Parts: sequence; C-alpha cells; structure tokens
Amino acid sequence: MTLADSTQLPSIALLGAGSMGRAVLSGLLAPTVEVIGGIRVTNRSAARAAELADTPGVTAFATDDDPDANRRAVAGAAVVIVAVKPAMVPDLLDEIAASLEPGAIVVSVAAGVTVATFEAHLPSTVSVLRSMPNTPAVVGRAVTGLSAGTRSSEADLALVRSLFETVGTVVEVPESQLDALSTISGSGPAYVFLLIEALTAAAVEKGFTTEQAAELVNGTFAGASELLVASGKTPTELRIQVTSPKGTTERALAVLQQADLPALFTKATDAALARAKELAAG
Ligand SMILES: NC(=O)C1=CN([C@@H]2O[C@H](COP(=O)(O)OP(=O)(O)OC[C@H]3O[C@@H](n4cnc5c(N)ncnc54)[C@H](OP(=O)(O)O)[C@@H]3O)[C@@H](O)[C@H]2O)C=CC1
Ligand SMILES: O=C(O)[C@@H]1CCC=N1
Repeated sequence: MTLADSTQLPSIALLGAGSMGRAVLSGLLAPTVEVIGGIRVTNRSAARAAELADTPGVTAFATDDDPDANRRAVAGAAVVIVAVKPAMVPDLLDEIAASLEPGAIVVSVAAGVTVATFEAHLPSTVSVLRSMPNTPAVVGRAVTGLSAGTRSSEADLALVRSLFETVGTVVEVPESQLDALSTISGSGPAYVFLLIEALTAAAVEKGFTTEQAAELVNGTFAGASELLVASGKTPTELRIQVTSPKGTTERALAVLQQADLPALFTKATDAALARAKELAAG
C-alpha cells in the first residue's frame, strides 16, 4: 500500500447499523482506510451491536441497552453518519443535537429527508451534507450521490467525498437532484435484481434446475456488466451485437419492446420520486 492508495479520515460515528450503515462501514474497515480516533456505531437492538463488538477499530452501542448510546457516540466525533430510517431522523437529530461537536459534519444517507430538515434540528455550527449510496458499497462498487448543505465548506465536501470513495464512486449533484438520483442509482440495484429474478424464473420454467438457472442468469448479468465497462461501447451497440438479423434474440426483444420498458421505468422512477417527497414531508 502506498500513501496515495490510502485514505485517512477523522473520528466517525455511524448511527444505524442496518443494510446501508453496514455497507458504508465495510468501506471504512478496508485495510487502506485509517479512521483516526476510531468508529463508533450505534444500533437499536443489542444483537446487532454484539455482532460488531469484536470488529477492530469499532465500538458498538445499542440504544436498547443504553438510552444515551447515540449521544455518547457523537460526542467527540468529527463526522456523524445518519443511517436510520427516514421517519426516525427528526427524533434522532433532537436527541444528538446538544452532544455534537461544534464544526462536526453530519452526513445523511436517509432517502427524502432534506438538508433543511437536518439544519433546522441541528446547531448552526454543524455542517450538513446529504448522500445517496447504494448497496454495491458492500463490494466496493457503490455509486453515491452527494450534495452539500448550506453550511458546508468545500473542505467538508472533499472529506465526505473521500469517505464515500472508500465504497465506490461519488457523483456530486445539487440537492434538488438528489431524490431523482436516488430513483436511478439508490433504488437501481433492486431493479436489476428484479430482472434477474424474472429471467431466472423463465429459466426454471424451461426445465433448468434452480442452481443451473442461477449460474446461467447471474453469470450473464455479471458478464454483460463487465463487457459494458471493459468494451467502452454503449449498451445499444452491445445489444445490437447480440441481436443477429432474423435471429432468436430479435424475436425475444420484439416481445420485450411491446412492454415499452422506457415508459415503464419512467413511471417506476416517478413513483419513487413521489415517495421521496412524502418521506421529506415526514
Ligand atoms: N437500503 C438501501 O439500499 C439504501 C438505504 N438508504 C437509507 O439508509 C437508511 C437506512 O436504511 P436501511 O439500512 O435499508 O434500513 P435498516 O432498517 O436495515 O437499518 C436501519 C438501522 O437503524 C437502526 N436504528 C433504529 N433506530 C435507531 C436509533 N434510534 N439509533 C440508532 N440506530 C437505530 C436499526 O436498528 P434495529 O434493526 O435494531 O431496529 C437498523 O439497524 C434509510 O434512511 C434509507 O433511506 C439509502 C440508500 C440506499
Ligand atoms: O428504498 C428506499 O427508500 C431506499 C432509498 C434508495 C434505496 N433504498
């Protein structure tokens, strides 16, 4: 490991060790990352905190065991990542507000909840940023949307960018675009898995075993993704390469195109966007 490969981060409190909290944590625990001052993680249930108890560099607290867990975790932390469900955010912010260090950076991963809500619940000395990572963070392949708040400096943005780069790539957007980004890349892995499930069901229906179907379909999605990245070609060019004139793929695509997938994805992402607005309203 060279110095250029490594990331140094100041002390971090991660509030909420669910799917996304643990996905972000996985990047912070990489050998190339040094969190000076360590990582404090909180969760509601003691069971999840116990799972993290032996992780080097991590101190885990459960709010079920200790009502002060979140306040203890944020005291002295330079960066606080809020990874609880959106509906829980306002109460959590009220709980920790007085314990935050002046100058602390609070980063939200919560869908929908606006910077304005965070800033309204926190002291004016605290810098707020919003992020929208996705679950491939677990394998270092997240795409994270990141937006600065009204009180965050360029240095805060750079620090939080480097934090999320431990789990993948980062796309900076104005907050007005973050909910839209969430409907694409935040939710996106679920759309891909739904397609995988559907193609797997078609394979089983054609007589393949579940194991064979998984090998065929998972391998095809992984190979196609890698081909897209490695070839530098567009998805359209690559689709055309598969589709022999008057061949079998052409027949299959004609059926799929009847469903007007672009319109369906517009409708689906519009529904996700509407839900983000509901979450913002609380
Ligand atoms: N899942 C995803 O793909 C993405 C999720 N997000 C956002 O991440 C956030 C978390 O979602 P997700 O990880 O899926 O949800 P989970 O339910 O998996 O995680 C939420 C975690 O918060 C814990 N928790 C609840 N209350 C408290 C509290 N008062 N203090 C500390 N911890 C608490 C829960 O503990 P317990 O289990 O014990 O109740 C749970 O572990 C949401 O705001 C979501 O919008 C953002 C991008 C993508
Ligand atoms: O479904 C959700 O609300 C979160 C945000 C994006 C992905 N999961």
